[in-house]
Amino acid sequence: MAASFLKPKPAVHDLPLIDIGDLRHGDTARKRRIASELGEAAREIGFFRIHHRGIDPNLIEATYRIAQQFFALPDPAKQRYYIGRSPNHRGYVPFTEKGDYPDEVHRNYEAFDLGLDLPQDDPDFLSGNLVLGPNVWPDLAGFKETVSRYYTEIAALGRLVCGALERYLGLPPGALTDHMSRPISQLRLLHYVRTSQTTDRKSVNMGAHTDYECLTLLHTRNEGLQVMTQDNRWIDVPVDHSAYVVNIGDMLEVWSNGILKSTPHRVVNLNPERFSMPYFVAANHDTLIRPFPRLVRIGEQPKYEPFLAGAHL
Ligand SMILES: O=C(O)CCC(=O)C(=O)O
Ligand SMILES: [Fe+2]
Repeated sequence: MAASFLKPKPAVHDLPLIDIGDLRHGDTARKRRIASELGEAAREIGFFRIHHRGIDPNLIEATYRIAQQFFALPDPAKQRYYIGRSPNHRGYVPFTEKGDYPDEVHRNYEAFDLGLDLPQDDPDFLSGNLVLGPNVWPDLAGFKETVSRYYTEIAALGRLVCGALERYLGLPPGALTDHMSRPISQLRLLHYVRTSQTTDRKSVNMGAHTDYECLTLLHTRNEGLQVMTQDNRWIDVPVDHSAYVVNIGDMLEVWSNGILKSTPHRVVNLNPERFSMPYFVAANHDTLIRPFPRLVRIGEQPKYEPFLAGAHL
């Protein structure tokens, strides 16, 4: 039996940084090479970084700025947009919201969640599919315009990376992305705080978890994100404003029959304030996520039970 300690240990500098610039316009050989780099990183670690050529850094900055303005509002103003009143998980998540993860010793973040912005009279929304439908928009000049623009850009980047992973997995074009026409993908604006009284350096601000969706494209301006290695060590993800941190989520692990790995991560924030913006690339609400038959070896059973993409909402 191969001893697990003989496996190479991913270290900080081992989180690959992949330039996906040619994924849109490069020739086929170049696109194939990038897809293979992304796929190998997704298979071995489940975490990698990409240079986000294509998204205007000013737009990223403007999105942080407007998020910061929102989080700086007095509590009663933010509570007007409380997510608990939204039928489709949109709006403000206060500091007091109960955390899902057991090791969240000092859960001290607030968030604003939004998704595909469909009108009130959208037929799916009207017929009771409450996950679809309109966003909650704060009454804050520039918020809707800026954040909508960012959502559109990041959603396109998500599709691009998914398309490359289709290629890596040897699936026909559209095998994943055709199930993302009205996805339940969410953008989360996150604001962590740490008071000077919090001296416990071990405090975990967002507990260990895997992401539920296909993949996550995260931009952050502050350190704090940690990834678990195969030998159960936490390593820090470096901060690089020109890069997105990408990780595979549970949906894609199942869809790929375990070839791509959904890896645990957590946030230990040591700064007075920390901002990040994960975008969770998901499938459509009604997509049945089950291992693609061509990714199951002949004579073997699929490694996962099927589930509906929208089931956990
Ligand atoms: O804030 C971060 O860096 C990570 C956030 C995260 O993992 C999540 O929201 O699922
Ligand atoms: Fe996460």
